[in-house]
Order: sequence, then structure tokens, then C-alpha cells
Amino acid sequence: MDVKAAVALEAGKPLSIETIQLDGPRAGEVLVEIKATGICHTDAYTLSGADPEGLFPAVLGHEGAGIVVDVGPDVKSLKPGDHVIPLYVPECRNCEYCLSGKTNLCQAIRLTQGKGLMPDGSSRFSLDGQKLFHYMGTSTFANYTVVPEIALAKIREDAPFEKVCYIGCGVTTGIGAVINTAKVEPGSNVIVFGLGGIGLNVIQACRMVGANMIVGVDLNSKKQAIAETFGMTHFVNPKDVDGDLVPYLVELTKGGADYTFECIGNVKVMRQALESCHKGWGESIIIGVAGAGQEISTRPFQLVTGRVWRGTAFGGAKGRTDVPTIVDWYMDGKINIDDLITHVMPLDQINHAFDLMHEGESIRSVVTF
Ligand SMILES: NC(=O)C1=CN([C@@H]2O[C@H](COP(=O)(O)OP(=O)(O)OC[C@H]3O[C@@H](n4cnc5c(N)ncnc54)[C@H](O)[C@@H]3O)[C@@H](O)[C@H]2O)C=CC1
Ligand SMILES: N[C@@H](CCC(=O)N[C@@H](CSC=O)C(=O)NCC(=O)O)C(=O)O
Ligand SMILES: [Zn+2]
Ligand SMILES: [Zn+2]
Repeated sequence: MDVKAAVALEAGKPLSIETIQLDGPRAGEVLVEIKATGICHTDAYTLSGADPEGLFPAVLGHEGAGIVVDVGPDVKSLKPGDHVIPLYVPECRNCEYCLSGKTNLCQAIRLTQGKGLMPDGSSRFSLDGQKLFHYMGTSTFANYTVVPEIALAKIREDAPFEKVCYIGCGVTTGIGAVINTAKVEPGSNVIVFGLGGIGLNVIQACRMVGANMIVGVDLNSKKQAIAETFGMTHFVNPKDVDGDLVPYLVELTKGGADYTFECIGNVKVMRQALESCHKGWGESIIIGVAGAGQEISTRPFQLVTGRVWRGTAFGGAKGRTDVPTIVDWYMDGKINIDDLITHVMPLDQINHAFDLMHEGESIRSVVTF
């Protein structure tokens, strides 16, 4: 079938709006009509060429919501008409990782997903006969996509696509990092580095769990006002700090934070986030994705003296189990998504969404089809 898509033809170039061809679903696969997709910083990261797994030409996008149109053989849990959110971390409930109970990182299809292919090793997308790569197993920058059954969360039908698509990455990542990964306790002091589409969700979850100080750090002071409405209690712009940022933050939090979150993807900030933690118990959670060749460093003494360095993917959430619950939280008014979606636009303006992100003018842009 013909599909309208924003195609990443080359690294570092704007997306190209094209009519491409999509093959139907094979065994274990589902054809989904994408109704809305958010644009996450990770899409920009891959498009920039910094992603070691980045492949071109490809259909990017991983923060979508839509409706099942058709299912391939052996699909049991979904049927046409079901409302779904694609998952870049699937949940097969059968692999060693799923059965461990220790991680959300289902590995059932990770190898082919990282090669831009469906689990059978082929692509469903093409442009004038040339193969296009899938992206993160989701490829939501198209009005139709094919996704493995194990990578789809079934959600309630009254949830608005243009809002809950954001649960496909940013909302779940930020909230899950607080609840599943750090397990922030009431009364904790936290520092959030980067007040974008992920960091603001970390802040709203810290408020939900009853954190005490919620310090936000961002180079862009325009983020202060919205962060305060989501629960930030103190704002720090590193440009306004005389001297080193770390001792300033340790002093502000009276000995260091119980938890810090790096929501930028900058390895220098990751070090600052670790070293701003409280001696003896502070935990720093890396959420940001850093480019190829980048490495983190610190004095081992920081860990010897009790600070903990951890990371999280998709907020530690098991998508088919947890995403429907987060949709319920939104529908019940327990979490705020509406105020984080600052821009909505049609697919042919998607490059503007990337410009807004790079200029620091948006929190989340959403494309509706
Ligand atoms: N681990 C995971 O599962 C996920 C990771 N990510 C990653 O999280 C990071 C954040 O993503 P978004 O919130 O969508 O990005 P964003 O672009 O919306 O926000 C980044 C924020 O960091 C600020 N910033 C940039 N450099 C800074 C610095 N040196 N010091 C202080 N603030 C600085 C910017 O002003 C901006 O407000 C990205 O690296 C993204 O790839 C995103 C989703 C899931
Ligand atoms: N391909 C990159 C790694 C990118 C990455 O870390 N992705 C996160 C999700 S970011 C979403 O916006 C993730 O879930 N990672 C787990 C995984 O299995 O990929 C690289 O190779 O550096
Ligand atoms: Zn994302
Ligand atoms: Zn699994």
C-alpha cells in the first residue's frame, strides 16, 4: 500500500516527505494506522548521524499512537480496531530477560530491531523499489507502519491519540525513571539536569511521590516557568553560577542530592550529576543518550564513597503491562501531558518540529495525521 512518510534519506539532512510503499503484516506482525506521533530528542540524535545504530534511508519516529488495521498470521492479542501505542522496548513475556523479573529490556527482537529490520530480517518499507530501514521497531513518522505484536501496548479507546502518543516515550521514560528505576522516596532531595520533554516528566513524578527539594538545572532560563508549574522548587542556570556547579548544588541540597537525573545526553553533565549526589547513598540515573565515541568518567572514589551510577531505558517500564496504566493516569488527571505538548502540526511541517527543539522553543511537538 502507499503510505505518506517523513523519510530520513541521509544523516544531517532534513526529513523528506514522500509517498512510500508498505508491505502487509507477516506472521506475528500488525499493521497500524498511526494517528499521532511525538518528536523526541532521540529522533534528532539519530538523524544527526551521532547514533552508532543509525541507518539510512529510514523511517524514524518512536512516540506514536494509532489503530490496528490488519494482523498477520499467529497474532492473538490484537484485532483490527484496537487502539495501540508502539513500543521500542517490546515485552514478549517469554525471553530470559522478561522472565528474570529484573529488567524491562526484552531482547526477543533486539538484534533485528537494531539493524532496522523486522524480526524475520526483512523490511516492510520501500521507496521506488529501494529498501527503507525501520527505526526502533516502530517507525511512527508514517501514517501506516508494521510493528511486531509483542511491541504494541493495547490502550483504552477514549484516550486522545495526539496526547497519549507521548506516553510511547517521553512520559513513560521520565515518570518510570523516578518510580521504577530510582524508586524515589517521599522527602527526597532531587536534582534534574535538563528540563526538556523528559526532564519535566521526571519533575512531575518527583512531585507525585512527595519529593522535598526538586532542583532543576538548565542552560535555557525560559524552561524555569513551566518547570515550576510541574513541581520544580529551585532553578539553577549553570551560566549564573560563580565557580563550579557541583559544590554549588551540594551546598544547595545540604550535602548532595538523594537522587539526580541526567536528561540531556551530555557526558560532562553526567559526571556533574553523579558528583552532586550525597556521599554514602546518592544515586544518579542516566537517561540522556550520548553520541558515538562519548564516554563517562569520574574518580572511582565517588563510587567507593557510596554514590551509585545507574541508567534507565524507557523508564524501566514493561510496555504492554505498564503503558495502559499510564494512559489511565492521564485520563484520570493524575499526570499532566497537555501542558507539555507545546506544538501540534501536520506531517509536512515535521522539520519545523526539529527546528523548534534545537532552538529550545518547544517541549514536545506532536504531528497528527
Ligand atoms: N533512556 C531513555 O530511555 C531515553 C532517553 N532519551 C534521551 O533523553 C535526553 C533528553 O531528551 P528530551 O527531553 O527529548 O530533549 P530536549 O531537547 O527536549 O531537552 C534537553 C534539555 O537539556 C537542556 N540542556 C542542554 N544542554 C545542557 C547543559 N549542558 N546543561 C544544562 N541543560 C542543558 C536543554 O536546554 C533542554 O531544555 C536525550 O538525550 C534523549 O535522547 C529520551 C527518551 C528516552
Ligand atoms: N542506538 C543508540 C542507543 C539509543 C538508546 O539508548 N535508546 C534508548 C531509548 S531512547 C528513546 O528515546 C533505549 O531504550 N535503549 C535500549 C536499547 O535496547 O536500545 C546507541 O547505540 O548508542
Ligand atoms: Zn524518545
Ligand atoms: Zn522478552
